[in-house]
Amino acid sequence: MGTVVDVANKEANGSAHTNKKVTVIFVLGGPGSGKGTQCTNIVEKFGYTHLSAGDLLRAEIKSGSENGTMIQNMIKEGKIVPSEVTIKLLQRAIEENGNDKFLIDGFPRNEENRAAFESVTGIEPEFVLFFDCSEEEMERRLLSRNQGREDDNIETIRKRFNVYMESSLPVIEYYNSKGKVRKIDATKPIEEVFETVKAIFTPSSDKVAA
Ligand SMILES: Nc1ncnc2c1ncn2[C@@H]1O[C@H](COP(=O)(O)OP(=O)(O)O)[C@@H](O)[C@H]1O
Ligand SMILES: Nc1ccn([C@@H]2O[C@H](COP(=O)(O)OP(=O)(O)O)[C@@H](O)[C@H]2O)c(=O)n1
Ligand SMILES: [Mg+2]
Repeated sequence: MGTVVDVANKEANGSAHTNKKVTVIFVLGGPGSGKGTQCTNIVEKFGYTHLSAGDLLRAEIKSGSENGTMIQNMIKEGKIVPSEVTIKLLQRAIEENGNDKFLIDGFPRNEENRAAFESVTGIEPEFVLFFDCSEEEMERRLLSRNQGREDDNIETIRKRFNVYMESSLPVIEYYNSKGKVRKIDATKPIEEVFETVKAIFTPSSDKVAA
């Protein structure tokens, strides 16, 4: 499985391309639903490379990029950064990595993200992991995350929840209508959520009969 894509080769003449066959899984769910936490577990157990759109954007701010101030302002307001910026970061990360299977965490977050990624990269996700969690629980987790993030305050959290409901849920609905969503009850403790995740990643032929 996987999608064969023309990944632009960074050679000087810019014309060479490599056909890199990649498998991509989108990891979606509201802010604080546990996407990053479970991605770390999946990386360890199944050998994927974890690409968090939010982490890539935060690294771009730190690097002093010309887009840094714009990205910082949008994150502070809980808004979604134009897909052009985020896709460039994701594409670069995929190209630079020797691995051929990726968890893309927190992307696509709106219809623009989704459509642009598909047309620019030609990549279709294998499936979409959807961490379904109550807003009450997500709020509790974000307020005690303690990673020093500028957007983990109650005012920005409320804005992020609104953006999630209005812009991100429709993307999950879109993939659901294509039969690609694997929905997980993410309100449970970390270990229990990972049990469900593992069952999704383990081919049925490898599963031991109960
Ligand atoms: N199943 C869970 N139960 C309780 N706390 C969790 C769970 N999953 C993650 N957390 C905690 O909640 C916070 C948000 O998790 P994180 O993985 O960063 O979520 P996301 O990337 O979806 O925003 C972190 O502090 C994390 O340790
Ligand atoms: N595809 C994306 C992902 C994140 N972001 C921005 O980055 C912020 C943090 O995203 P994140 O995925 O790290 O947040 P969590 O869901 O992990 O809490 C979002 O609220 C957006 O402002 C974006 O603009 N576009
Ligand atoms: Mg995260």
